[in-house]
Amino acid sequence: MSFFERLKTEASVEWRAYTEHPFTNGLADGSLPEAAFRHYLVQDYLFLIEFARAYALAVYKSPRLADMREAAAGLSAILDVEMNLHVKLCAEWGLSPSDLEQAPPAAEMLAYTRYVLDAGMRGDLLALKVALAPCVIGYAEIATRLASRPAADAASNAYRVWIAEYAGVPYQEVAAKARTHMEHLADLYATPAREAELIAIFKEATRLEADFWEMAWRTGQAVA
Ligand SMILES: Cc1ncc(CO)c(N)n1
Repeated sequence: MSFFERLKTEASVEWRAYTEHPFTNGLADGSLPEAAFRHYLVQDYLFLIEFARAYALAVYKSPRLADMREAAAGLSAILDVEMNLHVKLCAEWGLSPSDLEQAPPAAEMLAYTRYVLDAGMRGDLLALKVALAPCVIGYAEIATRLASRPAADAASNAYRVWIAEYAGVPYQEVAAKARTHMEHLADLYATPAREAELIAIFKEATRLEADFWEMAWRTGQAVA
């Protein structure tokens, strides 16, 4: 079993709660209340700014030049590609990038990003990549599952652009590379004695991902 498969198996309860959260099913069939999606997307913009910082930390934590290039590519994928989706979708609500940047940060967004940054700050590059894995690799898995649903790309589904972005080849390639790189780091640095620590990091980051959906999901319930 690969390192990533072992992490997922150890965190299977948390992984299911995250990847099969009702919010994701609401995206697939278009039934998610718009208020929930909007709250999510604004907080996700702030999240991505902090994640870009985590990738910058990964540049710093890189033992080798090849690791550094990998982290720099991750940083660029966020700043130059992924955030454009948020800017484009939020413009439809009349929100500018500076409105987004000035939005009040939610506790769940802060909890998750602080956790990842701290795991990376006190740990090595592998610990940081394990903390980032539920995000990068998880979204690729979620979007692939959602895209297989018939309603996912219906013209009536307001969330089809979001699904197509994460299910699309460029994002899937970023996620596949992140996974391969993490496996490589695990071969080099994951000893049996460290496995429990790495599993704990993966579990916690996965739980914080589910909390992120839950935060936005609650907004939708409050309005509905
Ligand atoms: C909360 C969250 N997790 C993962 C991703 C994928 O980059 C994202 N944009 N937001």
